[in-house]
Amino acid sequence: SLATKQSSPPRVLLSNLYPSGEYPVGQEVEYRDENIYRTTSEEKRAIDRANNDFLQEYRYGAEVHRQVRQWAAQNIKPGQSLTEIAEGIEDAVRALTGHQGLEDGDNIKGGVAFPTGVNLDHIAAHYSPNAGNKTLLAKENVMKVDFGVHVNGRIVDSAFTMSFDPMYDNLLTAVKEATNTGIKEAGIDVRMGDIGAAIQETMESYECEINGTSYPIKAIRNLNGHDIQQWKIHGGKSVPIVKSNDQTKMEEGEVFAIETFGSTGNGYVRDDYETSHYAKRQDAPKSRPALASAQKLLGVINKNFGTLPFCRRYLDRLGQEKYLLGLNQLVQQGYVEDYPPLVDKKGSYTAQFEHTILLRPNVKEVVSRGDDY
Ligand SMILES: O=S(=O)(c1cccs1)N(Cc1ccc(F)cc1)Cc1ncn[nH]1
Ligand SMILES: [Mn+2]
Ligand SMILES: [Mn+2]
Repeated sequence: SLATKQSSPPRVLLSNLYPSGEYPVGQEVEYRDENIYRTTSEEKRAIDRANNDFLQEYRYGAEVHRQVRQWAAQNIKPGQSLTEIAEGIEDAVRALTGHQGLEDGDNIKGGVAFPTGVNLDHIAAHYSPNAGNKTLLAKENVMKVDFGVHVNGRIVDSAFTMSFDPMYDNLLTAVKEATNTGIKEAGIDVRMGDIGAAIQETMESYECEINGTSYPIKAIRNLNGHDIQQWKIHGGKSVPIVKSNDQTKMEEGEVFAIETFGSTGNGYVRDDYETSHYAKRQDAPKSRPALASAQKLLGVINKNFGTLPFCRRYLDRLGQEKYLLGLNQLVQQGYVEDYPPLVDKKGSYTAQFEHTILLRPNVKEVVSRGDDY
């Protein structure tokens, strides 16, 4: 198309908006003192230049994320169903990446990276509506929108919190600032425990008053940021958001999702409600599942998602029916991991902000940074 700007809803392929094939660079932040030599090191800059395909794929995905989330933030209103909110985001991501995800294996080239989380109030993460869900967004809700875009398995994982009542503003500000602290502290050779301590200090320096009650804001101690590898939303490293003596270091070339969660509740989450999020396990058995329906379903999962997380709605849209028994078998037999919603206590409010950062050899790039958050 000859479009020079994005439509509403977003449908203009990004490669048409950036004919040069060069996508917007994220926020570049120089490394802190002990690593400042990296900025000018010719060897480090050469390694960085050699990674241009990786960088362009990442920046493409990040621009898709920004365009979709900015449209979503402007168009999501109380009274809409969680299903239409999630599907609106997913349809836009598929359109801008050029992958409608209906023919077998289409999502493998690019598209939705994991299920769109639309997490209300005390639900902190991993809630996406399953078929038949009638929940409507209300003006009292604090909704965390967490969605992912991938290009050739390069995953951009970023999230923001929406609310419609200014009484939640301090909660949202505390978490936005805590995530920015985590982004500032992150760097090559930095210890995870030090990042967690700094995040918690920022988070817990805030308080909020909701419906006449004042709350200290707690960092949710059993939620973490994580490293991201190609096709793998979690490579094995976790970034704590509270004080910890985890001496694990961040390393050159790694990609991290820096995400923090604040809560007016216990500051601790448990599994609850019906599961929507699943993903094939890295260590899935090599042998075929016993049940024929489980075998067939595993084939559909391999072809359409690989190791990318998916949700029940994605199986529905691929025309799969009566798959629940097979899916539960795959979970029980260790082929598929289930990720139930993570919830703090009923009546509490939680907020989240998340960015994906690239620890390039010569500079830290907050690739998903926008002028929204
Ligand atoms: O909680 S996690 O499982 C995790 C945190 C630390 C180590 S593993 N998780 C990874 C994930 C799991 C399933 C998904 F469908 C999508 C992502 C973090 C996350 N959820 C949403 N955005 N980021
Ligand atoms: Mn996320
Ligand atoms: Mn994440």
